[in-house]
Amino acid sequence: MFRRLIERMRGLRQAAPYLLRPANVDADRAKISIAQLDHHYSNKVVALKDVNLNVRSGEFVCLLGPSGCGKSTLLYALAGHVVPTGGRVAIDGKPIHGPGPDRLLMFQEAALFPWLTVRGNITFALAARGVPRAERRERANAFIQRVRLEGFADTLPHELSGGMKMRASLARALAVDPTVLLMDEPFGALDAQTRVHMQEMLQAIWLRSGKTVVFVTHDVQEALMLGTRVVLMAPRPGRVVEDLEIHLPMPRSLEDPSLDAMARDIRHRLRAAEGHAAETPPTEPVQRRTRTPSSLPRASVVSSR
Ligand SMILES: Nc1ncnc2c1ncn2[C@@H]1O[C@H](COP(=O)(O)OP(=O)(O)OP(=O)(O)O)[C@@H](O)[C@H]1O
Repeated sequence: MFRRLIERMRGLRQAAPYLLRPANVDADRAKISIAQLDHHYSNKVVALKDVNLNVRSGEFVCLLGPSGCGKSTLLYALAGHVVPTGGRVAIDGKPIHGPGPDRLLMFQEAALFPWLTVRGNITFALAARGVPRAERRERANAFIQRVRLEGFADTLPHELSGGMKMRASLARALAVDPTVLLMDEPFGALDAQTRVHMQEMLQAIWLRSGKTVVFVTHDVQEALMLGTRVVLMAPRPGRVVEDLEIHLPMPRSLEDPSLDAMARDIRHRLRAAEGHAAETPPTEPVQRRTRTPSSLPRASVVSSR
């Protein structure tokens, strides 16, 4: 009896159902609306099947799932770099027909121009977006400060650490001011400690900026640390299996025990979606891996002009 009570309490902690609730966003009010999206690659792989997803303005949505479940394909369809074989993707009600200045895609590689300083990389991107020369330097400085790279504005990329390069890349992305930021495992190549710093910084910046962010990750903790929502995906065919709102106050901390409980719950749901539902929720961490998108330009910030 006593043992059963303990097991039940443990189960409740693991499920943390009150912190994860199904999302329900009306397409009419969505910043991003994705309806009945399908994508088949030429090799007949069904990367996406009947994906429906609505994202409100200012949300931070994490796409989470195992390798091959179509996370990147979905992100690239939003960026306009993949033309889906079926369905609709719209931003502010307007269908996407290709890349546009309202969206910006970031990858795992910082992809700074090596011959330009941190500030030079940012002012170059601003010039490409048509920002008047007189404004560029000031705007670059403001974002350099926001990512705490003061003192490195005149430094070349090869003199920066991996985390600093990513901060410079983030400053460049924010400086051009897209309304939607699309991030494909941007911190996947960083060491664990730098990764946590980057997550904390991104969260602080996002809380101030109110940008709409769609963020791809394999890492359950990362999704729960950053997201207002987590969209669980499964492969073969790539599809959305659950769309959950995360009801945890921000700023969040990885030390928060509720985050651990939610992570166990999410891993269990992902396994169940793949048809490997275990008796007890799994506890092993999701493996990281280095990503190099081969089918896309090797740039961290792809200007969508
Ligand atoms: N250019 C391509 N041509 C053919 N098949 C592709 C192409 N890009 C992706 N695929 C296939 O489509 C499926 C979805 O790939 P996608 O990269 O979107 O998944 P993912 O969830 O982002 O995976 P990962 O986390 O490993 O990057 C996979 O089976 C993949 O092999």
